[in-house]
Amino acid sequence: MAARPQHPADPKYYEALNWIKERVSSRPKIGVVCGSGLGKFADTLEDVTSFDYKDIPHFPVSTVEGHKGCLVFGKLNGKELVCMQGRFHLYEGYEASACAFPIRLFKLLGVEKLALTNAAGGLNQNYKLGDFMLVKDHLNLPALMGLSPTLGVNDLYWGPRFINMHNCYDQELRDLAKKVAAEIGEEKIQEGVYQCQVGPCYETVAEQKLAQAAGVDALGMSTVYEVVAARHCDIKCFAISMITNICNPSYDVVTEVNHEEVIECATTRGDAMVKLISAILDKW
Ligand SMILES: O=P(O)(O)O[C@H]1O[C@H](CO)[C@@H](O)[C@H]1O
Ligand code: HPA
Repeated sequence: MAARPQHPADPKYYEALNWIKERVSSRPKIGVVCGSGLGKFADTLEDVTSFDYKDIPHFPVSTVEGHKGCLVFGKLNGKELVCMQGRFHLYEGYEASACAFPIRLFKLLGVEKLALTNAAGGLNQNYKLGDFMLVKDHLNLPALMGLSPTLGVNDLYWGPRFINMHNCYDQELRDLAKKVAAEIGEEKIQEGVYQCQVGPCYETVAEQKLAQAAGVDALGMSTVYEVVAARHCDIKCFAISMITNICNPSYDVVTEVNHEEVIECATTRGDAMVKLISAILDKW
């Protein structure tokens, strides 16, 4: 196999990296991505330096409600973190590589472990509103349709051409999260499979039935691009979905799903999410 290059081929990455390095001395080993309505975690950090996405060279900008659009460097009980207060989705018009841009920047900054959160619809009919689902695996529909951050010429700086996705949501980090949830008395913990579709349509009944047949527990429009990019460059991943609405894979009852409801649930359970993720990251 060819030797690994010393730098990424695309200069965009170090232009963004150098801009950040000139402004903050922190070099965190932990990265966090906050999903829809779940950005409150970043507000609880100490010794914060925060940048608007729009000011960082080549960084995409957030266009969705509930995604503030700030890159926050801070400390949790003295531990340095870098946190995305808002993420990017294909339905905003971004390519998968743009959705994954910040993750590769995290790698350049020295991030070794990544915690991701998202808002998701509970397809598993045993799930309740406000449950937390530890993601154990994903069904990446965009990738199956040819949309991935790793398409095109492979840059060996990041990783190999072909990417192993077994255990992409790290088993040890999941086991630790279960232990921590029990310790803090958080009982609404599930573990399941997350499906990403491009969106922005919520799923039809037929699409929900297809996902159920495939063993999917929760539905969303994000996270997998970040995880693919992270695994490509050997960052360990851990993800929690908040079940912000319950899917209804039936024609008998007409269900209304909307983003306001998603944000409302994420906000209502926001403190519980902050408590859980803080307790978990404290142990990393
Ligand atoms: O996955 P996050 O970014 O949390 O947001 C979820 O909520 C939005 C739909 O309500 C979609 O963007 C979906 O992906
Ligand atoms: N489907 C897809 N994405 C979502 C949902 C959903 O029901 N809820 C929050 N994001």
